[in-house]
Amino acid sequence: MKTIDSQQTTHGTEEQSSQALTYVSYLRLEDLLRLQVPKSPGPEHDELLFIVIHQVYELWFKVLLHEFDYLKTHFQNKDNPHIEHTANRILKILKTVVAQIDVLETMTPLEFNAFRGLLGSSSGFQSIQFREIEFLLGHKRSAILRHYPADFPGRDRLEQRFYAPGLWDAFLHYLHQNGYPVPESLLNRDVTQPLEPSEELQRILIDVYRQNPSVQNVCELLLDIDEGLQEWRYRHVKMVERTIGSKPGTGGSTGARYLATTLKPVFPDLWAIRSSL
Ligand code: HEM
Ligand SMILES: N[C@@H](CC(=O)c1ccccc1NC=O)C(=O)O
Repeated sequence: MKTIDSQQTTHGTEEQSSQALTYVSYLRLEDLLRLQVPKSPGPEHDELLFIVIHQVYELWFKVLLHEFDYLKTHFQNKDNPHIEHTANRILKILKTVVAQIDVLETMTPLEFNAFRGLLGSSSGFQSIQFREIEFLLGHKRSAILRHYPADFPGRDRLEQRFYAPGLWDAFLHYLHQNGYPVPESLLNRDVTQPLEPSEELQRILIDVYRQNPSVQNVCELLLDIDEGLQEWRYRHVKMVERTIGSKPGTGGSTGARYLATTLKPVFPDLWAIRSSL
């Protein structure tokens, strides 16, 4: 079976052209710049920005998943320098994707309404890669899988993510490998279940923070990642409020009201210990 990575990335080895490699051919720019196809006749001025922003997001999501998978292997190898290096890169990307919201927020409600009706029932809710990131971070919900019919493009990747251990599972094994008495029930947990806070683990983490600066640093980077995702969710819901107010979403949800319920941390234990430090 192909790995997640090889499904997503086409390797160009089959293209042994006699032409010299150029900027345009290496980056496949002719393909890339053909992919922005507005629905609005005219077309409406802001639809190009709307399409490009989302395409850029999906490209960053692809890189994030690639880096998160790398981070998991660094945890398996107990490789602190590389854990820090990759986590820092992920954090810079998260900052970048949060900052991009500023650009889309220059679109006024009327500018969006000029083509919103043409979006039908399509919605960011359907982003497979965003759900993959959520699953990788332990935010597992089998109900999400049921939103996608069996033949939905990328559903197989999402399903693989659902059944695979996530970043937190890799971290628990890393703690165990570093000599911490992580309970068997956590090491062998059913990885298809959402992460639940654990008081036993919190006691271990408190010990880490008091005694082990290098593992503490790793925990702080995981907390930064959690905070980064929450920042994106917060900025997204504010963008939604200012653009469509309290209207229902195209994806069938209550819109901003639904999104406000998603502003939760992914690694609750790392937040819970703060009051005991
Ligand atoms: C004018 C800009 C935007 C508006 C008004 C908007 C609106 C919404 C709404 C109302 C939802 C709830 C689902 C629904 O019923 O449709 C949603 C979900 C979502 N949107 Fe957007 N969105 C915007 C831009 C973006 C951008 C730039 C992205 C980047 C990929 C994005 C990604 C998502 C994702 C991932 C969800 C699912 C969130 C979850 O279920 O936790 N949205 N959006
Ligand atoms: N859900 C948005 C529409 C929207 O923003 C959207 C539509 C298609 C593809 C991506 C989108 N971005 C985020 O949801 C709305 O209700 O207006």
